[in-house]
Amino acid sequence: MLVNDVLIEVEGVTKSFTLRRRAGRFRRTKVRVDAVTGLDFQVRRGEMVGYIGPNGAGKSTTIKMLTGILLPSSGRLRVAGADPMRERVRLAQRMGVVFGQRTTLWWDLPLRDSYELARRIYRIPDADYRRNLDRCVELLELGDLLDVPVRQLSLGQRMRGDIAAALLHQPEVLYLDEPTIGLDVVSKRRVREFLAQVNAEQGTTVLLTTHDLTDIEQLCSRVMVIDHGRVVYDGDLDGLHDQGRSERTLVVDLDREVPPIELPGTRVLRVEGARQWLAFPAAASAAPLVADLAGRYELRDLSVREPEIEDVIARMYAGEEEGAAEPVAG
Ligand SMILES: Nc1ncnc2c1ncn2[C@@H]1O[C@H](COP(=O)(O)OP(=O)(O)OP(=O)(O)O)[C@@H](O)[C@H]1O
Repeated sequence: MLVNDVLIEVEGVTKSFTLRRRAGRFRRTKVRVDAVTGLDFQVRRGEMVGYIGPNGAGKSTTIKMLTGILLPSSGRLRVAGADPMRERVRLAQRMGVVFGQRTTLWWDLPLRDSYELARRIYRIPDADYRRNLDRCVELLELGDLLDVPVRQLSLGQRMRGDIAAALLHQPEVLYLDEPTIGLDVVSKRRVREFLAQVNAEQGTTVLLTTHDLTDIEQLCSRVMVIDHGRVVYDGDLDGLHDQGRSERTLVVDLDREVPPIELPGTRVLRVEGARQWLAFPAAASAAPLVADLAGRYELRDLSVREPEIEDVIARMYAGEEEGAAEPVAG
């Protein structure tokens, strides 16, 4: 790997918060929360990396440190060779951030005004601004929304508006914290397709935190799992599924009730009237199973559900413990 190929470097980073808790009527005690306990990773230019973990694992804290909002307690962070806290203004030009739970748009103003403000803050040259805005408007279907006050937008529309706002200055790196949270299926698809296109065409590096494994499956060739403030897995999604022996679920709606379906490579989890839930190894392809089912039954509907991130991680640990208990050969 070329040295200058690395865009994000995180070495031995920790972050603790001190909270004051009531202890009795008048007394307060200090409690230390270790949000990040020793993070080490690198992200290369142009990579699209999923950053997942259970609630409270330290994902948002990592993004806040990478964007210069929070100072690490110890360790070393570099983005494009710069310290995010010390060189915050310079780095702001090179990065975009979307916090799915919060908007950076002006609530009472039309979307267009927030973009105009971004143009001035980032001093985006006119031609670049027009080109980038046109592109976002087209791909994110924002045309009819530009003159609507942000407070009147649906969650999906607002999120698309936020993503566009983060990209108008054409950042090299984009941090996305739960960009598909609460969105309907259509909005999720639109957001994912757009992000994939931005990454492919402009080589934008993306660090994506999400609770939705479909985001990872469709966008990221690499996934890092963080738990209790440290990276516990770094590899591809199939590897994670393998390690966790996780399962996806086929939800099958038939035209009538039938006995539990016997299909090699699957096991029936539940039967409810004409609907059946079949688990199969997450790393396996659903296509042959669907073809087999379609050949044998009259299907009304069919969908594939990804496992919950929490389950995958729990199984990953269970797998490790089993592995550790196995006798060592030789
Ligand atoms: N400002 C803060 N003050 C005190 N504790 C904090 C603060 N921010 C985060 N924490 C704590 O640090 C830990 C990690 O939080 P963080 O928000 O980074 O997790 P997360 O992985 O993003 O979780 P979630 O998926 O729920 O958003 C949690 O225990 C959280 O309560």
